[in-house]
Amino acid sequence: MIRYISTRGAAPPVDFRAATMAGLAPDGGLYLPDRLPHLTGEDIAALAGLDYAATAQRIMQPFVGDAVPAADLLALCRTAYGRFDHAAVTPLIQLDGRHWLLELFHGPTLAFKDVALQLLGLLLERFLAGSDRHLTVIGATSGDTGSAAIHGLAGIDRLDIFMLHPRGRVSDVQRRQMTTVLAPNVHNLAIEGDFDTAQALVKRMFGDPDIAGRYALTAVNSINWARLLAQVVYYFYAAVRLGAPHRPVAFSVPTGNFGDVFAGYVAARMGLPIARLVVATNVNDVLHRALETGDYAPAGVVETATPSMDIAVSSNFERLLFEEGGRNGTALSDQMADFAAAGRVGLTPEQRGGIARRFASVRVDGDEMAMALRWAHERSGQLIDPHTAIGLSAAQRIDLDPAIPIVTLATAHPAKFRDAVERASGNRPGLPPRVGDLFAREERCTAIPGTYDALTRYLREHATPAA
Ligand SMILES: Cc1ncc(COP(=O)(O)O)c(C=O)c1O
Ligand SMILES: N[C@@H](CCOP(=O)(O)O)C(=O)O
Repeated sequence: MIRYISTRGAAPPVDFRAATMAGLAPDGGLYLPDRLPHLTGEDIAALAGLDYAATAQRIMQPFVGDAVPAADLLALCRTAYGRFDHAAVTPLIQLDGRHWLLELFHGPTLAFKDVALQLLGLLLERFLAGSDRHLTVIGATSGDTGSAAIHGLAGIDRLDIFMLHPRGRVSDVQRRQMTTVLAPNVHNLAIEGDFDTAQALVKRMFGDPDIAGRYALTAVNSINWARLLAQVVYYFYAAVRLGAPHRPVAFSVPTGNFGDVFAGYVAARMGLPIARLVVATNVNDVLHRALETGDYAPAGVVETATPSMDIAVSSNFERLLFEEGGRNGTALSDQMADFAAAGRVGLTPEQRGGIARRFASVRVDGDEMAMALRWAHERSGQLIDPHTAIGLSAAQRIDLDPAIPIVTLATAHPAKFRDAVERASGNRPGLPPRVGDLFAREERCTAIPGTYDALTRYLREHATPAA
C-alpha cells in the first residue's frame, strides 16, 4: 500500500488518511507518495469509456488505499462532481486545429480549485466522522482557493476554517464568494499585505508547536497532497479524449504555487504520454527564471491583472526539487535550509536536467495576455479569464511539433475577473446563474494586520483546542 513520505525526510511515513488530515508533514516538509503507480497503455485506453467521477476513482484509488474503499470513493466522487454544472465536469473546447481549452471552472465557485476542494471537504468530513478529533483548517488565498475551500468545508462538524486573504487584492466576486458564506465554522480574515505575507504566516503557524499542537491544524492549500491528487485526474481525462495513449498531448498551465502543473507532472510520471508541460507565468516570473537559469530566486511581487498568480515563493516547487533530486530528504532539507537563509537557491545539475526533460516555461506580460484573450474571443466567440489567457499565450509561443495537440488549462471563469477581462477585451462577462445574487448577500469578514501576533491572537480567541 502507498505510504506518504516527507520531502524533508525526517517525518515518519503515514497513510493517505493521516497525510490528508495533517496537510503538512511534522518536519515542515510536504507529503508525497513513496511510489507512483504506473498505468500501461491498456490501462489508459480503458479510461476512455469512463465518466469523470469513475475516472477519478480509478486514478485515485491506488493512492487512497484502504483509507476509503472503492465503492465509497466512487460515491464521494459522484457527489463532488455531481455539483458541477457541466455534464462532462471538465469539458474540452477546441480553439483551432491545435489549441484546446480544458474548462475547469464549472464547479460551485467557478475556478479549478473546486475540482479538488469539493472532494477534499467530503474526505475530511468522512475522516472526522470516524474519530473524536477536532480540526482547525488554516489557509492563505489570493481568492480562488479561499472561496473553493469555504464552499467545500462550510458546515462540517468539528472543523473550523480560518482563511486569510490579502485585503483589497482579490476581485469583488472572489471576496464575496468567501465573505457571504455565513456558516459558523467559517472565519474570513482580510490581512494587510500580499498573498506571500498570508502564505508565510500560515506556514509559520504550522511550524509553531504552541499553535499547531494546541489546535490540530490542517491545510487545504496545495501543500495538502489530496489537493494535487484530485487534480491529476483531469490530465488523464483530457488526454484520453484527445487520443492518449496513442497520441501524446501537451499542456500549458497558468502557474503560481506550482500545484496544478505538479499534478500534470505526476500524471506524466504515472505513464500518461505528456509531450511537454508548459509553466506559464505572468511577470512575477520566479518559476520561469528558475527553469531558465537554474537559480530559484523569489523577488518582490508586482500587482497584475492575474492576481492568483502574483506569487513570489511557490510552495510546490519543493516537491519537484525532491523528485528530480533523487528523492533524497536529507539533501532537500539542506537545500531548503540554504533557501531559507539566503532567499535563493541553485538547482543541482541533476535537478535541472530532470526538469528540462518534461517542462518548458514562458513568461507572459500584460499586453501578451490581453492579445491572447482577444484572440480566443475572436476565434471561438468565448471570453476567457486573464489567467487562462496567460496559459494560452504561452501555448501559442512554445516550440513543439505542430501535430501534438496543446491543451491550455482554463483555470477560472471570466466572470471572476470581469474588470480585468473588460479592460483587456472591451467585453464584460456576465455572472453565471449560480452566483446571480452574490452582490445582494450579507458579508462577514474581519480585518487584521498582517502580523503573526495579530493572527495568533485571533486564533486563540476563536479556535477550538484539539482536545
Ligand atoms: C485562476 C487561477 N489560475 C492559476 C492559478 C495558479 O495555480 P497553481 O497555484 O496551482 O500554480 C491559480 C491559483 O492558484 C488560480 O486561482
Ligand atoms: N492562487 C491561489 C493561491 C493559493 O494556492 P494553492 O493552490 O496553494 O491553494 C488562490 O487562489 O488562493
